[in-house]
Amino acid sequence: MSNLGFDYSNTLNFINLHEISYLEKYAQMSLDCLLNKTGQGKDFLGWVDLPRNYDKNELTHIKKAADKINSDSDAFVVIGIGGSYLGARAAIEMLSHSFYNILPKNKRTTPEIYFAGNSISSTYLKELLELLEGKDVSINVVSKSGTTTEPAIAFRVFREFLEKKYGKDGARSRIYVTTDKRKGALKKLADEEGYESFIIPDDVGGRYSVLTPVGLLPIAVAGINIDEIMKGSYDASLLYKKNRMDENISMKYAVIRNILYRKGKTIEILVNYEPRLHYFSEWWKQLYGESEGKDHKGIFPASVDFTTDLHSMGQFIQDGSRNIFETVIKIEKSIEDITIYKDKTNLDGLNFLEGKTMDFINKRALQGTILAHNDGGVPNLIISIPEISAYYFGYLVYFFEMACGISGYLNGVNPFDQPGVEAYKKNMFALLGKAGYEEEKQILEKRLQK
Ligand SMILES: O=P(O)(O)OC[C@H]1O[C@H](O)[C@H](O)[C@@H](O)[C@@H]1O
Repeated sequence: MSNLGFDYSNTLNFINLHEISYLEKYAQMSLDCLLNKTGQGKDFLGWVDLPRNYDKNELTHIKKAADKINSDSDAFVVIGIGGSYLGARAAIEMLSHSFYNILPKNKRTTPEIYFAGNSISSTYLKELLELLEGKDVSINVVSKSGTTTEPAIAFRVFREFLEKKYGKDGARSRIYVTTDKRKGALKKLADEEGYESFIIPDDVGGRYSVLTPVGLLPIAVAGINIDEIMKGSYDASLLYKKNRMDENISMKYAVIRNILYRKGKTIEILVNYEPRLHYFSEWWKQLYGESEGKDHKGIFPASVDFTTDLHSMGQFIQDGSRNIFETVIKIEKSIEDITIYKDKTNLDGLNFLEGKTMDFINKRALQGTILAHNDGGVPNLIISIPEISAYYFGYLVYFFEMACGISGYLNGVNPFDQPGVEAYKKNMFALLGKAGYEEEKQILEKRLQK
């Protein structure tokens, strides 16, 4: 199968070819640290070999659970936040019908899928519960640490909802837990209540966990072929362990974005031209943001959906502060297409598009935008996949994960920790009066009174 394309020609008016080759040996060292587990964060490199070494029994377990959920549920709620939800959502939105949840029954054989526990909005949760009235529901609570507040709150609410509806035993058969093998409040709860559980490997951090049960169970429930996803990631893993930059585009992508960063391009915008890629960008933002943004450095990862956002953010990208570069995900062939017909009156003036397909027009928009943004001082990278499929989802995931690890090492950070995330949690717990935070509470309350 043909694989990913990488076109960096629209960066060459900003960087020199020798800059790329100067960084090759540092990128090779970074790759080596990932493959041989010798760099910072080396205890969280389980994702590197995952496509080759994943637990086959766990995959069978996932498929079995997905079959059961399909047979007894109208709706499936995935409770998780950050890396415990974005990968699943990215895959489901990218690979399913755009209107999946509201398709009529004869067009969809799998349950409606909703996400909860990714905010602390009571309105969102209340309205979701309202929507689920009268439906048969199963839930999957996902948390590696098993202690994250947002999903823990949502799980408490959903447990009550299910237990009221089905009784304690009935609810038990509809609750699926994905968490750590040993530790965390969720693990304890799952063991005590006897919930069906899936394990997140110790050495795979949240944002690198989409190819574990974290992502794979919800994705399988949506009817997506998870073997194909693993196959795509497997093929990518063979390619992106290659040590030469001319054979390894994930290494090249990492190098070029680092060169651009060092020239003041501190914001990378991931661009798509298909609405179903919106959550893929959200997944990518967590991957890169949490991996690279530390020690007061890093590229800020942003995203836009084009052409939608050309009508809102386009002005800034074309003409605002010149600290941006774009990485465009191009889909060579769209899933569906529509041909523009000739209209006798031509009142809308669109007859010049007669006989052209919408995908063709979309591609022209892509090309025109890249050139315009380039003229405006925005370097552009293009990553292309032949089509949207489970295989290429797995492929892209691995491509970006590998590039992220290399890129983090190139910039001298540990791409596998996220110490900065704790600051808000500490403050929130203190303000809520959690035991052990008494002193912080006093300090913060005083600051709030000012
Ligand atoms: O899976 P969990 O332990 O609940 O974590 C969910 C998310 O929350 C955190 O605060 C981390 O910053 C993320 O990296 C993580 O993906």
